[in-house]
This record gives sequence, C-alpha cells and structure tokens, in this order.
Amino acid sequence: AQPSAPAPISAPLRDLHFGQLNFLHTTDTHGWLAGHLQEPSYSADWGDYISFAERLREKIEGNGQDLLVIDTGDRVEGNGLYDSSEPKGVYLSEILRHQHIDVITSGNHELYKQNTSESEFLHTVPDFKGKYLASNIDIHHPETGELVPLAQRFRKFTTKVQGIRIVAFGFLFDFTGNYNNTVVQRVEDTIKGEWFQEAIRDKEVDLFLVAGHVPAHSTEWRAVYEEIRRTRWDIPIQFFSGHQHIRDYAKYDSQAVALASGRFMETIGFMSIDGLSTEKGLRKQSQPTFKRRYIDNNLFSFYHHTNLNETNFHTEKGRKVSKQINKSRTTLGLDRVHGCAPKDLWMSRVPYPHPDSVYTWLETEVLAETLQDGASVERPSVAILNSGAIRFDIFKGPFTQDTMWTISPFTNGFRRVKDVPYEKVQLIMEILNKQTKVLFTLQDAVTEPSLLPLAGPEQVARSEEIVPEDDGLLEGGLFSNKGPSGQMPLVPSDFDSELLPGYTTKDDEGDDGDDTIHAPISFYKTPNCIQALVSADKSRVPERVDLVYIEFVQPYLALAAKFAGLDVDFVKESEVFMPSVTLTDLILKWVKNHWQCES
Ligand SMILES: Nc1ccn([C@@H]2O[C@H](COP(=O)(O)O)[C@@H](O)[C@H]2O)c(=O)n1
Repeated sequence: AQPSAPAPISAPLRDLHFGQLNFLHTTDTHGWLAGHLQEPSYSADWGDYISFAERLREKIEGNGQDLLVIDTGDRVEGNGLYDSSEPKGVYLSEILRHQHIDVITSGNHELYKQNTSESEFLHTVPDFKGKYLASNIDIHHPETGELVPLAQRFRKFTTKVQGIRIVAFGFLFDFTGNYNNTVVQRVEDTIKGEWFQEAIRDKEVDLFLVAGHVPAHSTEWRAVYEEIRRTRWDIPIQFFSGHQHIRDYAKYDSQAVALASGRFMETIGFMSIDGLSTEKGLRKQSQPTFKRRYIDNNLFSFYHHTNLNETNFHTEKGRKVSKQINKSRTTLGLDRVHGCAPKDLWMSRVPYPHPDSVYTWLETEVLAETLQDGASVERPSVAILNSGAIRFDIFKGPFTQDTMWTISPFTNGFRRVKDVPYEKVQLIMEILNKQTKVLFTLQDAVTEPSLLPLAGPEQVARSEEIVPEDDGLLEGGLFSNKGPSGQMPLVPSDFDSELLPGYTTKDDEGDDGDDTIHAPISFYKTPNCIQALVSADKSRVPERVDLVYIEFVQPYLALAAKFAGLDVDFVKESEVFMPSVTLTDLILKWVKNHWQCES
C-alpha cells in the first residue's frame, strides 16, 4: 500500500472457494492504481494486487488448479495518476503493465479522445501482446490512417496446469461516443461475422471466456449468449463485465454466468469454476459449478485469502510497483494541498438537495460564484450541469491535486446561448430530470449517436434507493467517527452495528457475494442535471436569462428545447463560454478561495 494509505480495519470475511479454474478480475479502475488513500477498505494499491495474484497463483497452481487474470477496461480518466501527467497516462501505463493479465479489453473511456485510443494502440496493446482483445473495435492507424483492428479479435489458449482449452473474446458495449479515429461495431453485428462464427464452432474448446466492457445484465451479453448457445448448447460460458461501476452477477443458464467487479480499485472480483473438461479428458461432473466473490481491495482481505501476513505476503515485484506508484505520485505532486474541505460532501449517500450533497454545494456555492466572472451584466444566467460530471465524493480534510481529478476528470468546457425565457429553461430542466425517455424518441437513431446518460453509471445501474432505517442524517452528519487521517468515511457511525459500512451486494446468486460482511451504506437517487442561478439579485425570478451549460449536455438540451418549444439551434446559436475553462478549473478556483486549511 502507499505510505499515506490508512491501514485496513479487520472485519468478518467470507472465504474464497477455489476451484479447478480460478479468476481475478478488475474493471473501471479509472487510474486508481494507488488505491484509496482515504478509505481503509480499499487501500491496497496495484503493487499489492500484483503480490496477491502472484501468491494466489503459487497456491492455486500448487493444488493442480489454474488462475487467470482479467481486466475489462476504463483504466483511464478519473485519478491524478492518469490525468495529472502531460501527456496523460504516461505514468499509469508504466505501472499497469507489470500485472500479468491473461485477457484485457478496452472500455469506452479509452476511446473518447484520439490520443487515448492511439496510446492504447501504441502502448497498452503491445504491453499485453496477445492478451489484449478487441472483438468489435477498429482504429485508424496513427501513421498510415488505414482502418485496422485495435487488437486481435479473439484468442485461443490452453491453461498452464490442466490444459483447459479456452476461446476468449473481448467486447465493448454498443458505444457511439467515440472519437472518429475509432470504429466500434455493434456487438449484435460482430457476432454474425465469419470469424466469430468460426471461433464458436471450434470443437476443441472447454470454455468460452467472454470479457468486455459490457454490463453483466445487458442486451449485448444476451445476444452473445444466444449466439453461442445456438450452436454450442453445452459449452460453459464465463462472461466478465464492466461499465456500470457496480458489483453484479448474472446467471444466463446453469452453465453461463457473468461477473462485474465494481469500480475504482475498490473491488477485486473472484470467480471459480469446477467441472470443466480439459484437453486430457471429459469433465468429471455433469454440470460445472460457478462461485463468485467480490473482494474488498485491502491488505486485510489479501492476507486472509492467501493465508499469509505482512512478513510473507509481498512479492518483490509487488513491492517494486508500490514504490513506483509512490514515486510517480510524488513527481506528479498529487499530494499538493489546495485547501481543506470542512465536511464530507456526498454524491449519493444523502438525498439531494441535502446540505451535505456535493450537488447542493456545486449549485449554491461553486457555480453560482465562479461563473459570475464571465457572465453578462445585462441579465442573469442559469448554468446547467449533468450530475455524471462528478465522479467521486469529497471527504473532510485536505483537498489535493489528486482529489481534483477524482471528483472532476472530464475536460468539458461550457457553452452559452444568450437571452432565453427563464420559464423555458425551467421546463427544459423538468424534461431533463423527469422525461428523458421522451428525448430518446425524438432522436434519429440512424443518423445520431445514442446518448450517454446524464447521470453517473452507478445511478443508472441502481434503480432502488437504500435508506437504512436510521441513516444518521438527523444526528448531524454521517459516519462522524474519525480514523488516523481524521477522515475515514467508511467507519461505523454510532447508529450502526459493529460492522463497517460498505458494499452489501445483491445479485442473481443472492446476498453472500461480498468477501467482507458490511453494514449497508445509504444510496439516494440524484437528479440527471442540476442548475445554478448566476445573478446579482437572487431574490427576483428573472424573465430572461443566458443559458450556460457544460458541453456534455448539449445534445440533450437540443432535444429538450424542441420538446419545450424553445426555438434554438444549439450548434449554431451557442458560443464558447469562458474559453478553455473547465468544470475542474472552476472547482479548483473555488476551493482555493474558500477552503483554507487551519494551520
Ligand atoms: N465528457 C464526459 C463523459 C462522461 N460523462 C459522464 O460519465 C458517464 C459515463 O461514464 P462511464 O465511466 O460509464 O463511461 C456519462 O454517462 C456521463 O454521465 C460526462 O459527464 N462528461
């Protein structure tokens, strides 16, 4: 772990159930390879994960079984270790490549920008040569311009110990927001292609391994499942999933399951399968059995599952990578303190517009003040921001260079349409927050890219709120106990039992998937968009305003405006507002002005 990471707290654990074939899985790490430096439950770093995989491999192979390591994309954007360098990602890719990964795929974040996908093609794909799979992604070659596969389409391999014959694929969901140097083929079309049809007809196969940046419960996986089952009704299929930032497990049939392993290096997914055939012979049981576990990414869990301790767990390579992360963080100045947050600000642990909601803070304090600079004096402005623009909570205490990127990694700027009726803006807000489904019907599905949700992935994936009987809101704040760093959000509050608050996952297999037994954390739905009135006189309801908005929401605004009867061509009639200023810049400026640290 990193020197400043809090020590993990002991907690009751469920064991791993090792099997004939075992897997470790990460997804949506978004640059968090240093682990969480303010949360003991997730404080292990990529170096510790390397030690964990190495130690488990020794143990598993010693028992005559096999271990495979999988990563399903969105490794970039969302943490200073990736975003703070110039060019972005140079330190991260040097750290990432030290893990032995058997199947690795791309997420949508690897394709938003030209330089990110080119860096995948030129660095990450060669770093994981033969293991990086891109079943449905092509890229225009950075030098020749020729359209070529981002990486090989599939791989066939045999496991080291038992000779289990695996045909593996690597997909990305039907993403349309990629920069135009890449082409993402719809999964449903890819699987009709000749190479895929040939691959699934391979007679010498014991398991189909379908990895991808695709939700566990999704139309894309359903299509792949049905396509394979059409010709191969009896070959087990193991899917590995990502994108929704949740822990999830889907059962397609008794021999086909999907595991999704969360986000931000909070979770190491574990799967085991028993009863597979091998190149040496038929399977010993009529049906294979599957077991899943979501491991909290901390050393307490790692020591327990390897049956080792701090003196004998760490491998030389693991230690080296932890040091490399520390050195990179120091070079990048990620611990530089810009201010000190006076309290925790939550994305979904309190209902909006609670005073401890990060969205309330943005609306009433940050945007209302910082957008004043560029705003016109003729009339007030209304600023609209999508809630998905914020990616993580803010914890009480130092607000560092790293915090800045964890909460706001996107580089979107703002645009403005001048002089529109205020009541139309309010109607648009209502449509954006309550009627988004109607917007999709206004879209031309053939010519226009499908829209990414305005809210963040966790909000989209989870439809139900979790409101513990007493969520502590009346007690004057959540999780008020402080740990060694003075800021440990995942420690029991006085209303809770002995258990640490954390993941309490419910999936297709039940509620016993998490390795650590936790008390639940409250989860509230957030609005898709928030708005801030930027005005010298907030007591008066304005008649006309300038509409300022973060670029990401423009396609939604255009559709909602049509619906609201506001005749504006957002592409032609909007202008850049505060050139080169991003949301991240505004937040940082506000923090520096308001959150001085007490010396
Ligand atoms: N420029 C952007 C890009 C994305 N978002 C938000 O993130 C969501 C997608 O996140 P994934 O990690 O699942 O890819 C997207 O739906 C938006 O809410 C954004 O705000 N700005």
